[in-house]
Amino acid sequence: MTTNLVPDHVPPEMVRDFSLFTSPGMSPTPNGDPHAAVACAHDGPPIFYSPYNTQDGRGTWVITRAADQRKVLQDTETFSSHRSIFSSVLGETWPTIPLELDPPAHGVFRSLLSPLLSPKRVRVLEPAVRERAVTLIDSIAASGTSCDVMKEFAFPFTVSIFLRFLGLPDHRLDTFVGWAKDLLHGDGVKRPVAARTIVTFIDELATNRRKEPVDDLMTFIVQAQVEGRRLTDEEIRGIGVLVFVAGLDTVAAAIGFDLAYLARNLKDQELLRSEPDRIALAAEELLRAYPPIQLIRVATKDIDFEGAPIRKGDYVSCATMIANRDPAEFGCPNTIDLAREDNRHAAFGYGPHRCLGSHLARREIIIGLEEWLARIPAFRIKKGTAPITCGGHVFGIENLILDWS
Ligand code: HEM
Repeated sequence: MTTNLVPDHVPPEMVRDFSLFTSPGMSPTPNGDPHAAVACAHDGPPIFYSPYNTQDGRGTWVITRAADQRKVLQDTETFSSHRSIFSSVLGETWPTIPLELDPPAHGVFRSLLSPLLSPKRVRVLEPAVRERAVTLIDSIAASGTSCDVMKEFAFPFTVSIFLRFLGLPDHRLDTFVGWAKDLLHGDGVKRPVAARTIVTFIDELATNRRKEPVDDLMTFIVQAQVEGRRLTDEEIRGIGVLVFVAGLDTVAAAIGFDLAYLARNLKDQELLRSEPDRIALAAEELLRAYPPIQLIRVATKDIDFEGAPIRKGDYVSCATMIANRDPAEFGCPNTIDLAREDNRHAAFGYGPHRCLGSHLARREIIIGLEEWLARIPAFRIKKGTAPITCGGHVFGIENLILDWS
């Protein structure tokens, strides 16, 4: 059991030795399966208290049932999103936008941004997404019969789509991949340095676009108006940073876990290769099985929630990886069935903050799988190597060396 202090109002019988950061299988683990490991949350009570369950080492209530999570995520008056996860790395408190705003401000910014990520807009972006996937995979196929998917495909792919979205050329790709890696996986020294570099970059880009507008996201943001006024520098930064962080690790992790699954399940791999029409449905099941994010809310008032005495200021965790293994929601939740229908999974969250990038994310994942399966013959995990997985705030896969010799 961790030694973190449990608040006095938490009944000792509601405390469980469970953490997305420190439970078995959560630290970097060769051939790990952190999603299967956290499914054990369903062996106990539906709500419990974990004394250590955030990046900065705080305790949270853990809501295990999908239906209860939906109640929390819908009730933004009682459960706030204001947390400053990114800026706190820099010792600051500005929110990423719209993620860390509550209504009514949240709705104002969400309405501003949602047309940029609408299905229609994603259809316009799609040829560029596919071209990027094809270029990367063709180059991998031409250079041998093995590669590290995370390094050579998943990260460059997602970062280059972010660049395209911001209207930046691909020649800065390696620099951005480096920043992203340091930010997401760096130590206590590298993370703040990367965070500061990204903030400075976003601030400078905003200044440039104000001076010389072009047809891209940042120009749109600096010219936009909310409630009859221009956005402040802090709001522009909050949006720019979120778009960078939101679509990066999440899509890369999804592609990594999906290809790792297919490398270990050759029948499913062959089925999707020979019948690519199945990929869209399969991608939903893989999003259910391998969702990357834990959502955290902060209680704004005391409330007794389904038997849990939640007090003002308590953190409440709605982990999508736990909701997606809820036996009350999914038949045989620990079985991966690529033909599963009616898949109401929680990977993109729920309620007012439901992922704005879900259309883009889905298309990136599906296009990534389609082009990979069309260009790379039967692949497995390379002998003598082991993908390293990790739990935490965003579940991830550090390396995935595939072989098709
Ligand atoms: C597989 C990939 C992805 C997953 C699993 C994912 C998941 C999520 C989840 C669970 C939330 C809700 C967070 C909360 O309620 O606290 C969210 C919010 C958000 N996501 Fe994604 N996301 C993905 C990719 C993307 C991409 C590619 C973008 C866009 C470039 C994006 C943009 C956003 C934005 C802007 C929000 C904030 C929405 C709001 O607060 O109203 N996401 N995402």
